[in-house]
Amino acid sequence: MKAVHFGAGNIGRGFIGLLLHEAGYELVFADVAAPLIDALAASESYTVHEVGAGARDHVVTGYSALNSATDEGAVRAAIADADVVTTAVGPTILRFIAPHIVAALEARDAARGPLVVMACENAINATDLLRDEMSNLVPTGEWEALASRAVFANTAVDRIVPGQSADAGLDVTVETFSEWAIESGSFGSDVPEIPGAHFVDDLAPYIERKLFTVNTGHATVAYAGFLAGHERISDALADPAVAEIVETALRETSALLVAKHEFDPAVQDAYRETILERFANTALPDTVDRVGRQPLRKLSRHERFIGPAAELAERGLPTAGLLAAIAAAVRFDVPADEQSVELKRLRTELSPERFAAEVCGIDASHPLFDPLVAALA
Ligand SMILES: NC(=O)c1ccc[n+]([C@@H]2O[C@H](COP(=O)([O-])OP(=O)(O)OC[C@H]3O[C@@H](n4cnc5c(N)ncnc54)[C@H](O)[C@@H]3O)[C@@H](O)[C@H]2O)c1
Ligand SMILES: O=P(O)(O)OC[C@@H](O)[C@@H](O)[C@H](O)[C@H](O)CO
Repeated sequence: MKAVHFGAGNIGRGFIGLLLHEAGYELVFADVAAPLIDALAASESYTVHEVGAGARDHVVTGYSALNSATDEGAVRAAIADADVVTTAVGPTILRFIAPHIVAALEARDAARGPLVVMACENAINATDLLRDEMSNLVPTGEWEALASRAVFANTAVDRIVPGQSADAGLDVTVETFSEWAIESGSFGSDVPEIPGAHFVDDLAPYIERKLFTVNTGHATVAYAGFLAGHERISDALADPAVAEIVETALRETSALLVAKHEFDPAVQDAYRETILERFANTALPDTVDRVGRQPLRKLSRHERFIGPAAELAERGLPTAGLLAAIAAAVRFDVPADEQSVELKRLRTELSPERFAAEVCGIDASHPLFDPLVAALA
C-alpha cells in the first residue's frame, strides 16, 4: 500500500504521516519547503515525541520525500500509483494541491482501484473544497469520469502539534491525545485500514464539535492571551481573566452543539473539560502566535467564531463570550503574520459595518450584525 501526503509540517509528520506509517503504508511526503524535503530525503527516520501523562515515543521509518514545486512529474507519478493521498497544508493551499491530483488521476491506470483522497485540515468539509478545486480544472463533461477514479472522504483531525524548536531537526513534539475521524459513506465496503483513525457515518457533528470547541477555545486563549501579554498558551489559560472569556465562549458553543447535534450535555461538558486540560499542558511549548495565526481566515463566515456565533444568534441564544473573543481577535498584532498585518490595514480602512460584511460575511439583515459591529468598534 502506498500513500502520498502533502505538507510535511507539524501535523503532517507528527500525526497523519505517523498513522499512515503505522498502518503499513509506504509513505511519500510532498512539500514545497526545499530544506525540509531535502532533510527528509536524506534521513532514514524521525521520532514523534509525545509529552504529558502516558507519553511515548514513536519512530517513523521507510518514507521518501519529493519537492512538489520542483519535481511535479515525480509527485504526480507517485500519486498515480498510490492508494491514498492526504493533505495537511492549510485550507487556503488546497487549490495548489488540486492540479497534482487531477494530473495523477488522468495518468492513472484505469484498472487500478480508486485513489482515496482525504484533506486533513481545520475546516468544515475540507475534502469537498479540494474536490471543488479539482473539478474547476477539468473541462465540463469530463469531471464525472475522472472523479470516478477517486473516493473523496471528509475528515476531522485533532492533535495539538506546536511549532518545533530550531534544533529539533525532523523530530516532532506532540501531545498524547489524538483523534482522526473519517466519513465512511463514500467507501462502500472497501474502507481503508488505518488503525488510530475511526470511521463515522456522518462527519458533521464531529467536525463541528471539534472546530467549535477545540479550535474556538484555542483561538480564544490565543487572542485574549495575546492582549494580556502572554506568549505560551498554557500561561495564557492560567490567567483567570483569559480563562473566564474562554469558559464563556465555550459554554456558548456547547449550547449550540447540544441543541443542533443532540450531544448529551454531560458528555459535551466532559469533552470541554478535557480540551481545557489539553490547552493547560505545560509540557507542550505552544504559543499564542501559532494558535492565533491567520486571523482573517479564523474570522471568516464558516470558521470557529462567526460560524457558531451566527447560528447562536439565529436561535436567540447568548453570544457575549464569542463576541469578546472576536473583539480580542481583531486586535491580534503580529508583524510576522501576513494576515495580522492585513487585518490591521483593514481595520483602519473599513468601518465596523463593512468589516462585518466583507471579512466576517455578516450583513445588516443578520441577527448577529448589530452585536458584531459593536464588538468590532
Ligand atoms: N498543528 C496542529 O496542531 C494541527 C492540528 C490539526 C489540524 N491542523 C491543520 O493541519 C494543517 C497544517 O497545519 P500545520 O500545523 O501542520 O502547519 P505547518 O505550517 O507546520 O505545515 C504545513 C506544511 O505545508 C507545506 N506547504 C505549504 N504550501 C504547500 C504546497 N503548495 N504544497 C505542498 N506543501 C505545502 C508547508 O511548507 C508546511 O511544511 C492546517 O490546516 C491546520 O489547521 C493542525
Ligand atoms: O491550525 P489552525 O490555524 O486552524 O488553528 C490553530 C490551532 O488551534 C490548531 O492547529 C490546533 O492545535 C489543532 O486543531 C488541534 O487539533
